[in-house]
Formats: sequence, structure tokens, C-alpha cells
Amino acid sequence: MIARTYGTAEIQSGTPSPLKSRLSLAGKVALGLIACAVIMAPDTRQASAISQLEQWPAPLKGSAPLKDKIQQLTTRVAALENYIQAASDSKGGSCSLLGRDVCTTLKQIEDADRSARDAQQDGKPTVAEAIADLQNRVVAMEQYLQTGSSNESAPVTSMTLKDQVQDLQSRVGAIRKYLVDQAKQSGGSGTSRFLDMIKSQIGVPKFDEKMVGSFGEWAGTPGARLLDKGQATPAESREVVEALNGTSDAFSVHAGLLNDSECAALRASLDAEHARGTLAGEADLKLNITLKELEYIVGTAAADRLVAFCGGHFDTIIIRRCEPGGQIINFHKDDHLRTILIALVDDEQYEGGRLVFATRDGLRVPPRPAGTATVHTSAVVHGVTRHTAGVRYGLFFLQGMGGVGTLSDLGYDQDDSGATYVATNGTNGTMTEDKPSAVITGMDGLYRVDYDQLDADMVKLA
Ligand SMILES: O=C(O)CCC(=O)C(=O)O
Ligand SMILES: [Fe+2]
Repeated sequence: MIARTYGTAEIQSGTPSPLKSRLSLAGKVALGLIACAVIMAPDTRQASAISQLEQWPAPLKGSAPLKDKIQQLTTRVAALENYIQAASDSKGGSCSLLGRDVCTTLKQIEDADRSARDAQQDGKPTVAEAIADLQNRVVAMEQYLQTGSSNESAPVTSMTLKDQVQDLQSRVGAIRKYLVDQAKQSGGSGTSRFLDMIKSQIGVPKFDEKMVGSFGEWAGTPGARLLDKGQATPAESREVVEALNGTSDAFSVHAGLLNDSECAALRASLDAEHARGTLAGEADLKLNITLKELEYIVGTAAADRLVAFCGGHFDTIIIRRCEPGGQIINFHKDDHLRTILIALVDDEQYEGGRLVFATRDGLRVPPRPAGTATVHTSAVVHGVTRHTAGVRYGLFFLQGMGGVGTLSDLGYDQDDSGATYVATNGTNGTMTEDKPSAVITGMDGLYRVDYDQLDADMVKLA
């Protein structure tokens, strides 16, 4: 058997856990529902568990080898145990995790992970033993969290090994969902800490550097000089567009896509990642996140709003935190059919770092209060001015070249020459300008960005 840091006996004895005693009424109701799901007949449980498993990144389902499923379950069970352990160790339950020394927490997780791996190598458990061990541990967690009844949730050994694994998957999913719900109830911050912990167990997907532009000196690249000057004549801007083979001036700007607290939640998650873990201290921190992770951070309403804004067309979500490095992002075209970039901090909170679009009519620098989205295609040339002070935060929704086939699928005109971003350019999806290269849907009406130099005012259209 695999040795664990705690077991059923230890959990049952001792003083009432802070986790239990701190449950709110809503928490108890949610817990009751989960408990029902957990002790249902296997078939029903399996069905209800499908939606629960969706909460978890990439669960192994169906035809995946049993061995792999067990391996994944082992990692997940360890992650949940560590989370519960850390939550109940700290004074006041899961929500107080934020107050803990993050390095200590991380070390505990790493130690537990290592000892579990060592134990596994020593013992070389059979498939049946590994499943039995997981069952014990899942029962222990269910009892601890009161998500299952102590008798009914005992391992059902008459099931085939395959069914036992499936059963475990659904129960592990239910426990995770319960913990996420708990974390959500205690405020957004507990949620992102939960994600931190899970991520440190399952690993943050490696970031593909080619996804977005990078800060550097970029001396001698087209328009680098103009980014420093902050302005250009239309002819100079056109030269940059042509040098980079830009074929469209059609970008659009949409204010108020996220509200202040949603932006703050994303910044807090980025700050948390920046303070700990393998990417601690990274000056230009870029993280791939899943839609579910985004949902945990900003809430379902905001996540739905973002997905609707994208028309469901995106395949990569990135959150980014940049320290001021005194560098530029050179003028470039993105390697994506479409990029939606949402500023997560007011542009007045940092110096330089302005997103600049090079059009054939001149440089355009839209004002970007926190929550403002810009939309552009792979044909639009853009760059970022020298970022000299204050931290910059952004959220990217990228639609890669391989997903939806063409720009017209995304609502652009066929040849991408003009600026027909029908879906979101105007109010109610109507076209409002024959050249809407920068139309802003503001809180109180429609604006057009109409200026030839940085920081000029917007013109109200309607
Ligand atoms: O962060 C920004 O404002 C834009 C960055 C950009 O264009 C990129 O990373 O491709
Ligand atoms: Fe870019």
C-alpha cells in the first residue's frame, strides 16, 4: 500500500475541523447536493459526474488506458489532499490560505508529491492495490468534507476495476467541485489560490513564446523610431504598414468589456503567480489559462460575456503581467487570425507601453481604460511604445490560423481590405462608419478615435 501523510483515522479523530465548522448555510446546501451526487447509484453518479469532471482540465475518459487514468487520479487525489491539508492547517479554513507564507505552502506540496512518488516506486502496487489506495483516500476526503456518508461511500469491490476507476473519477471530480464552490463562496482570492495549488501539481502548460510579441530594443526594425517619437505622419505610418506587408487598417476598440473588480481579480491572480511558483519574479509573465480557470477567476457572468464578445471564436487565452523594462514591442502582425486584447489596468497607471496601430492614415493610439478590448486581425500592424513605469496587465483571446477558416467566418469582409467588423463595431452589430478603424462603444455612446498623435481626445459620434 502507498503510505500517505494522513488517513481516515486521523481525520475522524481530534477537534472539529475549521473547514467543517465554518460552513455557511449555502455551503451546507451545496455540500448536501454534492453528497447526494456522490452516494447515488453508479450510473446516475456517473452521469452527474460528467459535468463535474468538465471542471477539471483534460480528464482522461473513455478508452484511455486504465494505468494512465490511475496515474492521473493519483496526481489529482494528492492535489486535493494537499489543498485540504493546507486549508485545515491554516487558522480558519480554506479562505485564509492567502495569509500563509506561500513558499512554505509550496514546499509542503512539493515534499508530499515527492514522498508519494518515492512510495510508489518502492511499493510497486498492482492496479488493484493502487485503486484500493485511491478509494481509501477518496473516502477519507469525503468523510472529512462530509461530502459522502461514511457507510455508503465505502469501496464497492464488486465493481470491475474499470468501473471502480470511473467511480473514483466522478468522486474526485465532486470533491474538487465542492472545494472550488467553497473557495468561491469565501471570495475570489481563495479561488485563485486553489488554482495555484492545483497548477503546482498538474503543471502549468508551457507557454509558447511565439504566441505574442515580446519586449526588446528592436533597433532598426520598421517604425521603431516612431514608437519612441510617439507620432508619425500618415506617410511614415503607411511606410511601416507596407514594410510589414500589413493589408488592413481595421482594428476596433470597445470600452467597458470587463468591470473594475473583474480586472482586479485577474490582476490579483497574475500577482499571485508572480509571487510564487516556477515563474516567480518573471518580468514579462505570460500564462495560458483555460476557460474554466478564467471562469474561476472572474466569475461565470464575465466569462460568458467574454465568450459572447468573441463569438465563441478563440482557441487560446493568455493572461500577461509586464514590469516596466524600458523596452518596446516592435511593430508586427500577430500570428493569429484574430487577436482580442483586453487591458486589465488603466493606461494612466503606467507610463509608455501604449498599444499603437499603424494604419495607412497614421498612427492610432486608442485610450485604454481597464476593461477596454481591442480587436484586430493578423493583417493589422501594431506595436507597443517604450514601457517605462507601472505594471501592465492584459488578457488575450487568440484565434489561431487553424481554427475557423477565414476572416469572413469572423464577420469581416471577404478581402479584409476595408473595415467590416460587422459583429461588434457599432451598436447592436450595425455598421456605423464607412471607415471604422477605431470606433469605441463607450458607456454613454459611440466614439471615434480621430487623432494623429498620442493621447488626443476621442470624438463622440452618437
Ligand atoms: O500588450 C499589448 O498591448 C500588445 C502586445 C502585442 O501586440 C503582442 O504581444 O502581440
Ligand atoms: Fe501583437
